[in-house]
Amino acid sequence: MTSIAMPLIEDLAANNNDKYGMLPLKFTWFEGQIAGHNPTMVKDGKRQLGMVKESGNGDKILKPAQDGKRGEREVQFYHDVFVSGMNDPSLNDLRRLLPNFFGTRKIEIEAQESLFLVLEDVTCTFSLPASIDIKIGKQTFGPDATEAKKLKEIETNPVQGTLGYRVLGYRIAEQEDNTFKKDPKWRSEENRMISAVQEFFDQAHDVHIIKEQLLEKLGHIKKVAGKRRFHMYSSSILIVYENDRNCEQNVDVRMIDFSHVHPGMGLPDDNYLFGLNRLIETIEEL
Ligand SMILES: Nc1ncnc2c1ncn2[C@@H]1O[C@H](COP(=O)(O)OP(=O)(O)OP(=O)(O)O)[C@@H](O)[C@H]1O
Ligand SMILES: O=P(O)(O)O[C@@H]1[C@H](O)[C@H](O)[C@@H](OP(=O)(O)O)[C@H](OP(=O)(O)O)[C@H]1O
Repeated sequence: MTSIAMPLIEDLAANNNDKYGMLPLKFTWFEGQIAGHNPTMVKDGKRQLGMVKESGNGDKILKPAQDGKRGEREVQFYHDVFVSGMNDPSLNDLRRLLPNFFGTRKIEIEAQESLFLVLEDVTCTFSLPASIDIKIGKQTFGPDATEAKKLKEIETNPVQGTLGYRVLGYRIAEQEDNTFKKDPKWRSEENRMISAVQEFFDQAHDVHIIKEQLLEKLGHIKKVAGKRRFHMYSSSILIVYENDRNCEQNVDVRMIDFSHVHPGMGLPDDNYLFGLNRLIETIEEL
């Protein structure tokens, strides 16, 4: 298989002994991370945190709350769905489509308290997880975005602006190693973006079972996104299938990344639904 190694995030996985020397004992960077903030990135002079695992807590993953409004919005969203909205039956379908939320937690990192969301690790039930992160929606910024942010998003993501989705990367765990793929050309060439989805699923041992389960689960997401409750910008779908041929072939599909969620105000989330429908069309062609 041809794979384009991305030194940054591969570096993260290969150095899980934490070469950045940031994490307290018992914690490691999550090796299965595909995209998003991580300690290979420095933003505004500050080294970023990534997804973290704690020994003895394998079924959970810790996601650093992002700075400012982004982090506040994501924490608030999980809180609204899993805590204050726990008895709201209209949120039952949404709850099933998100990683379970176990509250927040502060961890001292480099003499500073950092806030984390404690989430279900969606990959932990798989023997050899194959995961893909796909950002959904033509518009990748919220209604409150600055002009500079809007321009940057539009300029850097031309394919997502028409196709309605963008593959951020995929990772396939194998017996001895794992394959990570992310290609900068996906951003600007629609055919390549569509091929990225196809090549990820073509590697499944039983693509028919995966496709059938996947379409059913994407249908559930479509139903929830049609409910007019939230509008989700720059949010992703994380899809994980089993790459161990000795295990049951199945797929899990979850909505993740809610730093740009806004109230739906009774209007359908057309931006998200457009991208989701295009993704469903791509999967139907498998
Ligand atoms: N619940 C989860 N279980 C397993 N892996 C997860 C989970 N949530 C996120 N990940 C992994 O972490 C990566 C980053 O997640 P996420 O998109 O939430 O982070 P982010 O830093 O907010 O990203 P962005 O910079 O795109 O806003 C995903 O690509 C996926 O590999
Ligand atoms: O894939 P890349 O090239 O790393 O691009 C980043 C990615 O699209 C993130 O999702 C986005 O954060 P948001 O989703 O929170 O907007 C970030 O914006 P930022 O530079 O404004 O943080 C981009 O730089």
